[in-house]
Amino acid sequence: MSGWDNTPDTPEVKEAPPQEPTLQSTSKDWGEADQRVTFNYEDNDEGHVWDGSAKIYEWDGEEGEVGPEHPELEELLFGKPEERDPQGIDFSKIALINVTQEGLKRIQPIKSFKDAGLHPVMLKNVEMSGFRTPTPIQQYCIPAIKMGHDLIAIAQTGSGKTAAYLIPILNHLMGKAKKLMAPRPSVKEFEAGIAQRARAEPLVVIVCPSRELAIQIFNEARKFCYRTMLRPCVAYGGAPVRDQFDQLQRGCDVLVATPGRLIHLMERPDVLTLRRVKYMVIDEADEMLDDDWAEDFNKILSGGEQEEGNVKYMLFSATFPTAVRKLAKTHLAETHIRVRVGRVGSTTENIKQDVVFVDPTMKKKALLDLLYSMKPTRTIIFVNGKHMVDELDDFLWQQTLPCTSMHSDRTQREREDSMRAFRSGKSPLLITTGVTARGIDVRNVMHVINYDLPRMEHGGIQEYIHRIGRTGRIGHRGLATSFYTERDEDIAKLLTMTLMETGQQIPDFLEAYKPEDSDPSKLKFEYDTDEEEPEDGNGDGGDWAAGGGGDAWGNEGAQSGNGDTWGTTSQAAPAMDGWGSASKVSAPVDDGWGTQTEKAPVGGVDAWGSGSATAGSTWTGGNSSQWD
Ligand SMILES: Nc1ncnc2c1ncn2[C@@H]1O[C@H](COP(=O)(O)OP(=O)(O)OP(=O)(O)O)[C@@H](O)[C@H]1O
Repeated sequence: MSGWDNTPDTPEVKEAPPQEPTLQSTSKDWGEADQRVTFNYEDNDEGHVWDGSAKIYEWDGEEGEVGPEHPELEELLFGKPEERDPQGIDFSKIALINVTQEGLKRIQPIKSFKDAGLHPVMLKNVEMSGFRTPTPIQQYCIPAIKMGHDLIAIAQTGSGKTAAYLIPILNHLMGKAKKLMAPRPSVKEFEAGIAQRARAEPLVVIVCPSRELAIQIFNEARKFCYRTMLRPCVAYGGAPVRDQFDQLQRGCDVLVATPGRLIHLMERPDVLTLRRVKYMVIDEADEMLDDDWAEDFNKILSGGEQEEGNVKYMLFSATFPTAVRKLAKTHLAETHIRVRVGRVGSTTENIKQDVVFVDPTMKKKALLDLLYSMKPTRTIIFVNGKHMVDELDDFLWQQTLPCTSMHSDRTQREREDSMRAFRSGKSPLLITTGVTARGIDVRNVMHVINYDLPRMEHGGIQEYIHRIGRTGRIGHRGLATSFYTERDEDIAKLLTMTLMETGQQIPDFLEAYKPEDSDPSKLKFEYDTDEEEPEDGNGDGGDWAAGGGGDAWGNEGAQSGNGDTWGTTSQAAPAMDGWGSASKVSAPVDDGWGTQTEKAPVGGVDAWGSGSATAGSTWTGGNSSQWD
C-alpha cells in the first residue's frame, strides 16, 4: 500500500514566471517595502517545517515494486500538468558541443531518454520533470553509470549534472530495491504508530558542500524516486538532528548530506551505517576535495563500513583544477571514465557578461543605478563578506527594494525562509556570499551581480564561474554584471580570458590584460586532458597550457581523427574554432587510455531552439551595453 509521511506540507514554493527585461524601473516597480523578508525570530522552531521534511512517496512493495500514482503528490513534486513543459530553453548549440571522454572504455552516448533503457516509471518521472532531450553530460553519464564505471564528470553550470547521476543510479536500483534495501517498518505500521525504528542503510550517498544544495538535490531525488520503493532522505547542519533521525529511522535508501552532518551521523551506528552503499556521489567535487574539507572527505570515503570494491564513486563539478583532478583519481578505480563537456571551467555563451569599472566608494550608487536601469527581474547579488550582506540588505531595504539575504552566520531557519522567499518571487533580490554560488538552481534568475568580484585567494575565477552560473541555466539566457575596482587586478587576466572565450565585449580597462595573441581560439587555459600535462604553468593554481578543443556552447574544437582509436593513439584534427578560423588542437598522447573528443549526438527534438535572446528584449545594464 502507499502512504504518506505524516509531516505537514512543506510550504509550497511556486516559482514566478519570467519577466521581460525592459528599461527604467523605479523602486515602486520592485514592489512594496513590506515584501522584504526579515529575520528576527524570537519564537522557537516548534512547528516549523524544515525543507528536509518535505513529503516523499512511500511504498513498501507489498503488491509489487512499482506503486500506484498519487495525483496530489505528483502535483506537489512536478507541478501542474500544463506547467510541466520546458519553456524558453535554447538548445540550439547542442549539435556543436564538444564532449571529451577519457578512459579505457568508450561510452556510446544515448540520443534520447527513450533509448536509455529506463524503466517505464523512471521514464515517466523524467517526462513529468519536463525533460525532453538529455543534455550532453546526461547523454554520456547515463550509459557510463549503467555500465558500472566510476566516473569523473565535468560540465558547465546549469547543464543538468544532478539528473545525470540521479536518473541512471535510481533507475538501476529501483528494480532491485526489494533485494538490496535494509529491513524497515512498513508504512502501515508507521501509520498505526507501532513501528520499530529502523537503522538507515542507504544504497546511495550523495555528498555536497552546502545545505541549500543538499535540499535541492533531495528535491530532485524525490521526483525520480516517485512510485518506486526507494526512500530519499536529506541530512544537513543547522536543522534539528532529531527530525532528521526520525526520517532516517523510517528507512533510507538515498541519503543526500552535507559532510559535517554525515560524519556526525556516521558516529551513531545505531542510526546510520554505510555498509550497503553501492553508489557514492560527490557533487561539486573540486570544492569537496579542497584542503578545508580534506579531513571530512577522507573520513567519509574510508570511515564508513562500505564494502571494499563494492562501491561506485562518481565525482561531478563544473570546475576542476588539474591538481584536484589528479587527487580525485586516487579515489577512483583504474577503470574509471572521465567525461568532460567543453573546456573545464568554461562558461556558457548563454550568459552575457558585463564588467563595469566602479570606484569602490560609489558601489552602492552603481548598484542602485544598475537595478533601476532595468525592469525588475530575479537577481542574485554576490558580495565577499557576511557583514557586507547585512549592510547591503539594509541599504536596499531603505530604498524600498524587495530584498532578502543569506549567509552562513544566519540560522538554518532564516536560510530556508530566505531561499523560499527568493524562489517564490516574494523577494526577487537575493544578497548573499559565495555560500549559494555553487549548485543552486532557481528558475528565472535573469541577472547575477558581482557587487564584489571573488578574491583570488577565495575561489578566484572558479568562484566567478559558479556565481554567474546561477543564471543562463539549461539553455536559458542570462546577464551577469560585475563591478570591477582597482583592487581586482589579480583576477583581471583570467577574467579577461573568460570573457574572450565566449566572445564577450572587453571593456577598455581590461584591454591591457588580453593575452598577446588575442585570437580567442589560442587562449591558454588550463589543460583540459589529464593525459598530457604541460611543463609551463601559470594561472589559477593549476597547469595552463595549449588551448583545448573549444568550448561547449558553440565553439567547435578538436575532433578525433578516425574515431576508432579508443585505448590507442588518437589524432586530433585541426578544427573550426567557432570564431571563423581553424584552430590547432594538441594531440592526445598514446598512453593506452585514449582521449576522444566528439560532438554530443543531436536528439530527436531540436530543443535548444533558435539561439536568439529572449524575444524582443533589450537589456541596458549599467554600462549601457546591448544584449542582442
Ligand atoms: N534534460 C533536461 N531537460 C530540461 N531540463 C533539465 C534537463 N536536465 C536537467 N534539467 C533542469 O536543469 C536545471 C539545472 O540542472 P542542475 O542543477 O542539475 O545543473 P548542474 O549542471 O548541476 O549545475 P551547477 O554546476 O550549477 O550545479 C534544473 O532545474 C534541472 O531540473
